[in-house]
Amino acid sequence: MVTSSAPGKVYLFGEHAVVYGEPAVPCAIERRVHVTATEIDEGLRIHANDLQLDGFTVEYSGDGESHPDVDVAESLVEAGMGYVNEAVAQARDAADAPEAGFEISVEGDIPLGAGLGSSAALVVAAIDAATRELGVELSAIEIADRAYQVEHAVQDGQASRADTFCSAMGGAVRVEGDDCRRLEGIDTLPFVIGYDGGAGDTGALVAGVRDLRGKYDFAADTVTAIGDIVREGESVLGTGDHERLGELMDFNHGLLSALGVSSRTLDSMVWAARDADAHGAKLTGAGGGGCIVVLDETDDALTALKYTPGCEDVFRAELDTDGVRKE
Ligand SMILES: Nc1ncnc2c1ncn2[C@@H]1O[C@H](COP(=O)(O)OP(=O)(O)O)[C@@H](O)[C@H]1O
Ligand SMILES: C[C@@](O)(CCOP(=O)(O)O)CC(=O)O
Ligand SMILES: [Mg+2]
Repeated sequence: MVTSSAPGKVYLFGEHAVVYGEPAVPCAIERRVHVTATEIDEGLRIHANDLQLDGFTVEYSGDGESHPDVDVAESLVEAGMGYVNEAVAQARDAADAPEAGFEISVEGDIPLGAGLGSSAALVVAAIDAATRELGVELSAIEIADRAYQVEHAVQDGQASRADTFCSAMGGAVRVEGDDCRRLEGIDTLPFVIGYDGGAGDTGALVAGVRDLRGKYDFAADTVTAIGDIVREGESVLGTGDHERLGELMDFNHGLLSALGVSSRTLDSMVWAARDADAHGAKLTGAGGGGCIVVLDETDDALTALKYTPGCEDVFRAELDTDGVRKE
């Protein structure tokens, strides 16, 4: 039995535009998904108590047999389990053990579908745990690459390498197309996260931006403008000028709103943080609902968000310089 964990992330800059080859800077945070893999005779059994489908907690057997613990449509469960299924397929492939059976348990403190990269953390940790269980040790880079293939498959052929590379490597990273690198020397950033309790459908939101970009020049220009902000932000990142970084985050949020991926509660949390004199605030991840990320070293935005209608939870998130690891 092997347990591995991998961190979630926030986007300092660049989500969505990164899918079209613009650069992005995601940062790993100290919230993790833990995956335990145990080799069994055959098939796949998954325990994922954090995954609620219509109020049910899922216990799923991937061998096509029924799963008596849950009374929801098989297709819903299959959709929810897609990431684990594909991650296990990658592990079998890496270990050249196509028939290997697994019992997989998933636990985490990253809200699901909220823009903090729970899917990437799950996939990265699952590939690491399952390959180690089969006696194979992959490099973090190889795990990132295989995890990207999983996100690409599950998100209907639309994904960047950003989330999975960041989760595998930890720290602040820069991703532009296939060029993925860690940004050295960035050990701390004063992140505050506001969570509206909701979620967005990553695949659907990415598809929405793709359609808008195909239809309107303004949307294509907006994607390019996000890239410009990321390039500007990178040059500021090393200087520690949080005021300027925050200003660029504000611009980035405005451009994401123009692409239609913000929401009323995300906007009101962003404004509450700005009114509390945070350096800057933006949604993180696919959007639609979920989390915003705020840059603020004081407790002012944290306190303001506690009293903001629509904000269900607010917490500080330390930058996690550790990526995937065996527990
Ligand atoms: N702890 C977990 N247990 C089971 N499934 C999980 C877990 N964490 C993430 N997932 C899977 O990842 C999906 C959320 O991924 P996604 O929509 O990309 O949002 P995000 O990556 O921002 O959290 C969930 O619907 C579920 O399928
Ligand atoms: C919107 C996108 O840029 C990030 C999605 O992040 P999350 O799954 O919402 O945490 C998609 C991608 O990069 O694959
Ligand atoms: Mg995701």
